[in-house]
Amino acid sequence: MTWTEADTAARIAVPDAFADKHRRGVLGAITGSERYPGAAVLGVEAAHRTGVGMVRLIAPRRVEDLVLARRPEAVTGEGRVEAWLIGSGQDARLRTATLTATLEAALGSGAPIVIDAGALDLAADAAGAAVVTPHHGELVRMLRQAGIETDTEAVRHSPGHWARTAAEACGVVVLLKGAETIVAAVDGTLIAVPPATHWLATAGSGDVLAGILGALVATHAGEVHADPSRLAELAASAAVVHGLAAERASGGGPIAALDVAEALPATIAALLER
Ligand SMILES: NC(=O)C1=CN([C@@H]2O[C@H](COP(=O)(O)OP(=O)(O)OC[C@H]3O[C@@H](n4cnc5c(N)ncnc54)[C@H](OP(=O)(O)O)[C@@H]3O)[C@@H](O)[C@H]2O)[C@@H](O)CC1
Ligand SMILES: Nc1ncnc2c1ncn2[C@@H]1O[C@H](COP(=O)(O)OP(=O)(O)O)[C@@H](O)[C@H]1O
Repeated sequence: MTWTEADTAARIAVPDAFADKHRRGVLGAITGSERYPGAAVLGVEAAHRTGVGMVRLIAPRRVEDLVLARRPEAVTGEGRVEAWLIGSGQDARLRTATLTATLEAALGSGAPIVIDAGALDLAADAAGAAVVTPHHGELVRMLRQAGIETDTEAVRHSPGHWARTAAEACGVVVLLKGAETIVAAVDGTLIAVPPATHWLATAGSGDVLAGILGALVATHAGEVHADPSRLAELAASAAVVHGLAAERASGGGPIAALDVAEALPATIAALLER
């Protein structure tokens, strides 16, 4: 099955007269680190521009400061959230005990969770519906952790096979990034995403994708609780929105990741107008 723009437009939660920032969905983001603060900036920016009630950031002070300088709309510290985004801009090898405890609390909360980059090794601890967003190298690491040997060359050759293998082995939705992006549901169903511009192969564009997906999950958290299989559809929708925003930002030329995030509102408006 190939996910379409019409499928994607149907997964955008449009606020109505009864909407308020809490009812629309609050995304908790545990992202960024002293080493990679920019990833948190990119993800929080993308989540706001995809449309979400609020983003709560839990991060080191330097990360908070940089995120707030770009997006004063973000709130910091603990509080109620409907969904989580964790791991972007983190390195599992440098993880402190405090960060591990914070991540484990989010994973154990039962709220739907998007697991990226430096938290992928914790995916098995998710108590609720979970979607992981590895690139090829990260997928190889996840599979290895599950006792399955492969390499990036094999993943590049058969992304669908290896995404499905990881989804079934780890019990999570897998959004496998790369020149070809593919989503594998927990039951092994594959959803193909139309190819995006290759200008997306630039640092931080995956952090933007994670923020888009975080916003879509936070604004559909009730539906995901009722039917966890919806998570794969939201993952495919996030990848379509990401690809369309990249196309709009690029216009055939180079893009930086933040350009993709900035193109999100017009991209979503165009999708909804269809
Ligand atoms: N501005 C910021 O703050 C930014 C922060 N960022 C943050 O940086 C952290 C580290 O993330 P990372 O992806 O750079 O490094 P890592 O996970 O160690 O993997 C790298 C190794 O994997 C392999 N590899 C295979 N396929 C691959 C593929 N398709 N794409 C990429 N790699 C592929 C390849 O090895 P090779 O196969 O070539 O031997 C490569 O050497 C993470 O937290 C992220 O969020 C970034 O988002 C950038 C902007
Ligand atoms: N050649 C390519 N063509 C199109 N999209 C690509 C290509 N290479 C990477 N991408 C996309 O760019 C993003 C890169 O994400 P990721 O590898 O996590 O980078 P980063 O960690 O720097 O954010 C993903 O959405 C991926 O699908």
